[in-house]
Amino acid sequence: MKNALDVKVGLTTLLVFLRPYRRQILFALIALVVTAGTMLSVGKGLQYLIDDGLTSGSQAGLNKALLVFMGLVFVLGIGSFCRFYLVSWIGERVVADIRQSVFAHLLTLSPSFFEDNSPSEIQSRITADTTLLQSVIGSSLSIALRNSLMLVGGIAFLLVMHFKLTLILLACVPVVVVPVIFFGRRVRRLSRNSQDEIANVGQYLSQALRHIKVVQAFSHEDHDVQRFSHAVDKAFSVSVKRIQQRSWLTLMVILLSMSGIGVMLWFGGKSVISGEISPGDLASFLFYSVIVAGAVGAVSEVMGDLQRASGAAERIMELLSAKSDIVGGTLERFEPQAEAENNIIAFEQLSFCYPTRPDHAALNNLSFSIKRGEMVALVGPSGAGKSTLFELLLRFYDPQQGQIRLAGHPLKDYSLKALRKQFALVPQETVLFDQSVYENLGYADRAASHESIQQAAGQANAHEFISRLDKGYDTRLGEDGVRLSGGQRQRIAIARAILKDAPILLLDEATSALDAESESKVQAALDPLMKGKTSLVIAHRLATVLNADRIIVMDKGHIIAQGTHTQLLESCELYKRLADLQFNQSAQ
Ligand SMILES: Nc1ncnc2c1ncn2[C@@H]1O[C@H](COP(=O)(O)OP(=O)(O)OP(=O)(O)O)[C@@H](O)[C@H]1O
Repeated sequence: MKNALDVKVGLTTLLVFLRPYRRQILFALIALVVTAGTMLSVGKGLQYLIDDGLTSGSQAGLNKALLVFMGLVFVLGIGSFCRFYLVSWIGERVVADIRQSVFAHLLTLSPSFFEDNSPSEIQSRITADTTLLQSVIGSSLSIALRNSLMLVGGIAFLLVMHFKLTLILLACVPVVVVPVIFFGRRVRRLSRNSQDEIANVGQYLSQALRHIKVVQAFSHEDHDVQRFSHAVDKAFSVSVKRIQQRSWLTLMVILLSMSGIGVMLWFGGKSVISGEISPGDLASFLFYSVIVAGAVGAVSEVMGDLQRASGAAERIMELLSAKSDIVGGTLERFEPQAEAENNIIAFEQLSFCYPTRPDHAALNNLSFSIKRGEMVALVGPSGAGKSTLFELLLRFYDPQQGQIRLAGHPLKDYSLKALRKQFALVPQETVLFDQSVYENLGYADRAASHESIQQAAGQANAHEFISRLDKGYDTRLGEDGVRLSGGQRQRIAIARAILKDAPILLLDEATSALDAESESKVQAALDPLMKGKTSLVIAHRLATVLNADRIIVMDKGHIIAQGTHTQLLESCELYKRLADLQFNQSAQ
């Protein structure tokens, strides 16, 4: 029952994607029917060739028979060409469409979706499942249809030709086909296993090579070589099993099919000798028998594929129908309400737990507001909930209680694009893409010219080191930006934020990876940038936020104090402790 349901769901998904290509599908079906029909006529042509050409001894008959035969072959060739081209085209096109829509849809889902569903699993789903669908739409489906047609047509021809022989044949078919299917399935299962093993080997290899420095620093080479050999040997032994089954399969196919043909020849030969049928009849009978047996084999082989593909389609459907729990509103413009002129951001009795940790409050009944143009620093021990505030501002998550207002409107009223346009974020971990520096900086503003990108880099004190790279701004930064130091990466992130030119800056430990000299330069660049803008700065190092308009001290999701540095030294024990630790340490 479940299978029937799965197949239905899977096929419905496929139909949605197939619908735009109705015309191509129609032509493919025509080509399919024509080729199946022609293939079936070839048997009749064969009978004609033997009886009218060969056994009757007539040269003219032979010529005519050959002409008919060649005509059929020609139609078969052209039909097969069209069928193959169209069916494969549809397979590739539909899978390309599926990949595009799944990717586009995934990018709209909230981060919490990816906490419940691991990105690497989703990635393998998209690649493996779509590849499976491609092979099914682009071949298995057409094999199933063509062979079903040939099966029905072949049996019909056989029954008309010789009822008794057909019954013998139909009794023989399972004897030949069942063992072949049995071994065929085993071979397929084992080749899947062996692919998995090879994937494991590949994963192992790429991990070791990616982290070569760690491997060598810990002198781990011998151990890794041993583990790799183990993985390779495992892949080998799975392959050997597959080869064994494949060899058995070949033996079975030859033994059983040839014996089957032998039995048919014996019965058929008896009928020819008794004059019951002509030699041409026997030849075409054999031809149809082979077609029927082949069709049974082909259909049963691809049935497994179809079922697997339906599972794959269902999983893709699941991804496509996943709903984001973060839905944007309709407000497209950032319009400060008159009464909210001064409070650009207001956190109102905010309580929040991350979806993966529903029992742990990252923020607890927290309220404060920020004035336009104000620089507010957030300080507090690790895990206090500082970065969480940024995540809520950007609506990666929604609070369970309370709300945040931006220029007087609840965040939920803004469209997600309009909302996120108001913030320029410098995250704790700078994410770089394996693209040029231009592309990495331009991430903040796709329309930015090279000049404005360079200008932003200059302001972030990054121009100098970028110019010294092999190809300057055209240098690719490598996967994860491995070619840059921590401080350099951070300056790229700051340049990005400068380029975005949003009214509110969110700096999460923006200068933490910089040496004292770079830090003062970046700070010098940040200061004029922050002028006239509202900024919310998370800092572990208090020295960087001494000039903030207000410092908010957080601990365990609460605000425990706020004020200026001097006020807090007086009023807040935790702040005083943090300050003592840092300033005394730096004084030493
Ligand atoms: N994605 C997440 N899923 C579950 N829990 C999280 C997640 N991110 C953070 N937390 C938890 O929420 C709490 C607040 O974390 P947050 O990152 O906001 O702290 P923080 O004050 O910014 O700390 P740090 O200064 O170390 O960055 C911590 O207890 C943390 O373990």
